[in-house]
Amino acid sequence: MASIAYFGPQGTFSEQAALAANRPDHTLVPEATVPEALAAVRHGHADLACVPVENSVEGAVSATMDALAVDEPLVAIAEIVLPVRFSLLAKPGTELGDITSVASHPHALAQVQGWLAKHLSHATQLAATSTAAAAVGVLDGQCGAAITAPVAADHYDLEVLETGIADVDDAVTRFLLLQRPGALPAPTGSDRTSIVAVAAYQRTGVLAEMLTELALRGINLSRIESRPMKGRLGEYRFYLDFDGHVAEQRIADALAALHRRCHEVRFLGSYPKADGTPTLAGTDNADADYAAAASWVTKVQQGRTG
Ligand SMILES: O=C(O)C(=O)Cc1ccccc1
Repeated sequence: MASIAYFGPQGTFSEQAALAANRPDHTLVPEATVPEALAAVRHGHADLACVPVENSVEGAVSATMDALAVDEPLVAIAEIVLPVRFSLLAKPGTELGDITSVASHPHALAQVQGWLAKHLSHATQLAATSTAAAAVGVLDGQCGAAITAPVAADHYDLEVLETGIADVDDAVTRFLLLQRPGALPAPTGSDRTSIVAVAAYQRTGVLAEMLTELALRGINLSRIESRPMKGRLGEYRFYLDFDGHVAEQRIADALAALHRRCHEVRFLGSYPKADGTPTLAGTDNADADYAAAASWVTKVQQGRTG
């Protein structure tokens, strides 16, 4: 049976996202880390991977960003945006005052700092590989409490001491469903394209050049991130998300231009946007405009300009 490797163990937000991806024909397989979930797909042990990519409070999930830029390419076929609500879990019978350490994924800890300062200021904060791994840590006696997705309480023999403890009530996390390169999802009119680009080192204005290639074609940039290349300082990868599908001419054209200008461009997929908002394409950038312009150039080249 086809499978989805998710950032586990059971009870993570990533598992919730994999369930929300609504692929009942796929079994869900937990992996301990984001790189391991991606490796399962790269090595053919799973068909899809579901991993977090960004959070509206804490920003990029760097483990995912870094792992997508190296090794065998993977492409996103869907994005899932989930509201993130946090619960505090501990062994049955624990009182808030008994807790001397609290563990979670760093993104979760960062989003409950206000609540912790008010209610558990004396507790040591410990980073766990995932929210559900922190719950396992409580069962194993490594920490007194865990901050998890509410659903983790269904998987582990722990008690919910508090719930709804996030500092920002309507925070959301965006997840990607990734596969090995293959057939792309069909364009829907509400699509996003993701790439990673590496520009020439210390070339003046190179980022402005890259963004201009998008702007001139009426392409709406929805996200830009940079991550260090890990070697010399000042060398970065740029992650760009923009409206549109590579099957559309203005997107294909922009990708070709970026490929000319950059050392390396990695395509991370064209997939439907979770919010379903129609692609903004500006004026004069529809496929029909490109086709009309290309046929005029062909005529010019053939000496048929009249
Ligand atoms: O640890 C998890 O449950 C994850 O899936 C990563 C994560 C952590 C915090 C907020 C959203 C996703």
